[in-house]
Amino acid sequence: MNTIDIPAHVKASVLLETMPWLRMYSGQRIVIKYGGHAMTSPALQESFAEDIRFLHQWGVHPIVVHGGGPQINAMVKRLDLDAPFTQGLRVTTPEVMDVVRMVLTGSVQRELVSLINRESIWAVGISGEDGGLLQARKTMAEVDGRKVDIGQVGEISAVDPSPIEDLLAAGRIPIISTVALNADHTGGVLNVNADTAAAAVAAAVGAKSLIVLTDVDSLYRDWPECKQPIERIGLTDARAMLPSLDAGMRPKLGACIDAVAAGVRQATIIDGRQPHSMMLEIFTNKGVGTMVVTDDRAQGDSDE
Ligand SMILES: Nc1ncnc2c1ncn2[C@@H]1O[C@H](COP(=O)(O)OP(=O)(O)O)[C@@H](O)[C@H]1O
Ligand SMILES: CC(=O)N[C@@H](CCC(=O)OP(=O)(O)O)C(=O)O
Repeated sequence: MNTIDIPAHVKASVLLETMPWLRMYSGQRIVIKYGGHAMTSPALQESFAEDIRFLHQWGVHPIVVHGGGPQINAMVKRLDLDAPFTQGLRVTTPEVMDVVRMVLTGSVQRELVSLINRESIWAVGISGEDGGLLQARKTMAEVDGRKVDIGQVGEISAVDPSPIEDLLAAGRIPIISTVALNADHTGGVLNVNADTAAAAVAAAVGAKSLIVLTDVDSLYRDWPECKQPIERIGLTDARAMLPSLDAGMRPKLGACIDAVAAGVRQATIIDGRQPHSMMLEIFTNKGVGTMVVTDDRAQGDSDE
């Protein structure tokens, strides 16, 4: 870790600023969605792992739900397969499903676990398939008002949080890959959007907060001009914005809305390209990114 030569009183005030936040989050669950585009460099991955260890060390319970879209794309290309997106969802043939499973659970999850465990042994990887954690029903995409079959793609229908509870009770950090069991009990698996899965997990474990790391510094009201970043947005306003968003951001804001509507106190979209953006969001008064909250908290409230 870099130590920068800053005056002692500044260091002390930074440490003191973390106190109310540590009090607020100590003993609480925070679900962190780590998107494929936020895993762009080894240095960023290292700072992500440091933040996760820090949270755990201070008695917060981080639960990581990871994506891996770009990593799946790279493997699909290497294998000379075709897996385009329709309405933000990957068209998933049985062959592509094998690749999704191999990349998410066999590669991205393994790397995250080993990175976090480099200085500790707290992280344990599980797949949505394990212990019935994520169950999904096959879904269709809607194009021009028509339902289109996009293969083995699912929408979360149930979350059984007990595998996560077991790990938390044992002092572990769960690292979850978003491959889901098909709820039709045929033993098959479905590919689910990782943002949506993270929201369902956050709701099921009673998380205090959902943090979604991505590759943009904020949600913008005027995308792609980017002159109007949104710091905080209430559910009604967020729902009204949803249909106008591009495919990448739509599931993210949708996930934040679902999580907050299900009782998660706040859901924040932050820039995973900034080192330690997670720490800044959780432990500083200003925070970073775009926070989705219930309407009554949209103007800010006294405990933050
Ligand atoms: N209103 C908006 N504000 C910010 N970003 C937006 C907006 N609409 C669409 N986007 C796009 O959504 C992208 C994030 O989604 P995505 O690429 O799927 O990320 P990830 O891989 O992290 O899940 C941003 O990089 C940006 O290009
Ligand atoms: C159905 C569907 O589209 N699933 C995604 C799952 C991974 C994901 O969501 O990864 P990011 O968070 O990095 O985008 C996919 O196959 O790419």
